[in-house]
Amino acid sequence: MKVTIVGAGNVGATCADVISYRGIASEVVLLDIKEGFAEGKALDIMQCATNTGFNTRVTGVTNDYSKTADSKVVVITSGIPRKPGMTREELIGINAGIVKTVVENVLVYSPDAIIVVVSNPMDTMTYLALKSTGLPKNRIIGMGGALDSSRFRTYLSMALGKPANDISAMVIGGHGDTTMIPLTRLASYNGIPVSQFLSEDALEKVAADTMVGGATLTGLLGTSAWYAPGASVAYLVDSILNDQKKMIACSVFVEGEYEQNDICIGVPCIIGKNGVEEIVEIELNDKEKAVFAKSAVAVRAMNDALKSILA
Ligand SMILES: NC(=O)c1ccc[n+]([C@@H]2O[C@H](COP(=O)([O-])OP(=O)(O)OC[C@H]3O[C@@H](n4cnc5c(N)ncnc54)[C@H](O)[C@@H]3O)[C@@H](O)[C@H]2O)c1
Ligand SMILES: O=C(O)C[C@H](O)C(=O)O
Repeated sequence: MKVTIVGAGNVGATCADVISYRGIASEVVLLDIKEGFAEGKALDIMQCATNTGFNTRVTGVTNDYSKTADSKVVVITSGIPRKPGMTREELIGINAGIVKTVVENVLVYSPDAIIVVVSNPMDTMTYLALKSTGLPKNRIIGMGGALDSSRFRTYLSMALGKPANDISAMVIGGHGDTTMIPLTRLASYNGIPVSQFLSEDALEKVAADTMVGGATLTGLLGTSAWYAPGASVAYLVDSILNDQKKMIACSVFVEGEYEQNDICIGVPCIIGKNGVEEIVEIELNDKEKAVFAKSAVAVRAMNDALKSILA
């Protein structure tokens, strides 16, 4: 099955790399506006095939959407990343125009595609993609929660001194430094609540580190992260293409779920061949409900900035 990734930069190319070496798709097309850039990234990835043993065909194109025709999934990573000291929200001015144009172009050649939005501010860009195209809500998925949850599990594993794959934990809410919600109460080490092993202070530190996980990496790298983001997108694409029905926190359009309406925000979703197949409503306690409501207010406020673009 064919996957297109728009934006062959750090995240897009990493995602193509993971999708190919894990054999998730039979074909990956990378598209970028920078002349020759996607072609170069695709060729470099293809030259790994004999060493890592994959058979996925990876090609690159410069802004030629006809080559993306009939993609089952299209991932949008085009746009600028933040620099140290910036918030994701500050990217809206440039990225909104890019995302809107890209989604329109993609749908000309792949009218049935499931769209995975990565560009930041991701919840706002997901809402923009949904509202500007009128696509059914199951086909527009924002990737953020998969990444934030993997960071949460990593920080928990470091605090516990145990492998991350033995830890189950999820982050919901907005994909922002102050809007994401690590669900500490529900996190477990092989089914045992992590609160049995870690103090309240230690758990608070893990949650705080998770929330600024992207900012920490941006400070260290000078631009935002790409290995875990690319791998998180590939994980999501795998669940769609191979109909795995994994539960993944994704930014999706809510209509009453978690007492919210008319925003895209991170909630646990069952992801399969139809995209978002179900939103899972977990029972939050009063404190978690209040934090979710606050996160939703911030996410909704960002959507207001789109009004002129959507008009
Ligand atoms: N949702 C998440 O969890 C998450 C994680 C990491 C990064 N991001 C976001 O993803 C985006 C990309 O990050 P990156 O590190 O890969 O940046 P990058 O600068 O390395 O790559 C972006 C690429 O997009 C291309 N591009 C720009 N406009 C385009 C257009 N109109 N059509 C096609 N391609 C175009 C650029 O030429 C560039 O190659 C940023 O907005 C970043 O904030 C989101
Ligand atoms: O932090 C960023 O700006 C990029 C991305 O959203 C991330 O969480 O890594």
